[in-house]
Amino acid sequence: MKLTGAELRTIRMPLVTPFETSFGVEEDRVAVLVRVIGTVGGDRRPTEVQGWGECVAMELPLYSSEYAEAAAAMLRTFLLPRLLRASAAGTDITAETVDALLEPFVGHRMAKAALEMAVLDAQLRGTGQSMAGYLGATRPTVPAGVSVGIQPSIATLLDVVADYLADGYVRIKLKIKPGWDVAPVEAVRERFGELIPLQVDANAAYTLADARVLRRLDAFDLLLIEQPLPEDDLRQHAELATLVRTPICLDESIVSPRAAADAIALKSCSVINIKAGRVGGYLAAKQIHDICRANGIPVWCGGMLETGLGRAANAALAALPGFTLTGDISASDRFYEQDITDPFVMDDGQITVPTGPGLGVIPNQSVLERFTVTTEWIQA
Ligand SMILES: CSCC[C@@H](NC(=O)CCC(=O)O)C(=O)O
Ligand SMILES: [Mg+2]
Repeated sequence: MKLTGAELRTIRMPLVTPFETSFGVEEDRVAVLVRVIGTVGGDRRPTEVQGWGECVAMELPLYSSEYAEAAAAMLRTFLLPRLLRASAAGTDITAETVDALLEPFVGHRMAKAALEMAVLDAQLRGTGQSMAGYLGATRPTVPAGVSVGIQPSIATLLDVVADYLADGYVRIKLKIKPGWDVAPVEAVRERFGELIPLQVDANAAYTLADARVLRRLDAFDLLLIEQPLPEDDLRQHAELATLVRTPICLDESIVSPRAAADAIALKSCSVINIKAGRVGGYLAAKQIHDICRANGIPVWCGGMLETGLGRAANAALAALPGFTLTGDISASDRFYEQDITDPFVMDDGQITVPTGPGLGVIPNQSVLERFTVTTEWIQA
């Protein structure tokens, strides 16, 4: 694709209810969106294309070191100018070459992922191929799992879980932290029985000294314990894995295909949560899927409270064959009263994978404008 310019937009969307994790409470979602404009088909028959990318970096650097304002600065100052200059010099900009073009800039995987996603969307809209087709999806729908935040009381938690089960969610994930772990899990098991698929996510809130508490969770037949220890500690996760029976799943630690291979080799985890934004894009996410499949490691698609843009891409990713566990792919209304795209809805516990070209969805302009904080045009 010949890149002619890009729109960099920051939006703020209110959450339907506060979302509490071990690292804080989210009241709304700030997201950086990239829309790239270009032409495909060479100089003979140039066709204009555009593509959308969503950056999963949160407003504050609490989940990882990236945050929305920094991602916007990276895109504005380094990443977009790099691609625009390369395109002006005659380089064909494709999703498969974005990573190499941006490689000189260290880190900022979420910012890079958003740009790669926008280029991939534009490229696929140009060829008419869907994201699902491009990635190698094998299913038309994916099961809907829901992430339940830390609640003010056990009673409230049980009501919240009951509502999500009534909505049709097929897997429940509970956020935990020291002091809110065994009791809420035990209460959910007592109220809803042994059969509901249940897992927990600590967002790196524990240390190896908490192994005894984490081992108490073995009594509740959880699918997995997600990221119990700090993201840079593969060695201690491997040690914890010998002390608890429940499978250890890593999220924040898996920042690249190499990190996935290391975690598997070090036996730091036996399940991996794949988030395209965290690992630098959907192409790296597919690589991690392939590495895990080759090593017999089940994967599932994590969520970062994406709008319908990221949700569309995640649904396509989650439809790959190695995604054998239910992901955090919920309906739009789990977080948003109004999504910037047509809402993703659950049908009998399933989310339909978009089949249109590229992401298969586009923002509703008036809704997008309503949530827009800033927008700017970047060109060579
Ligand atoms: C603000 S917490 C975002 C990261 C968190 N994401 C979720 O819990 C799922 C959120 C979603 O359903 O999009 C995780 O660590 O897995
Ligand atoms: Mg997580």
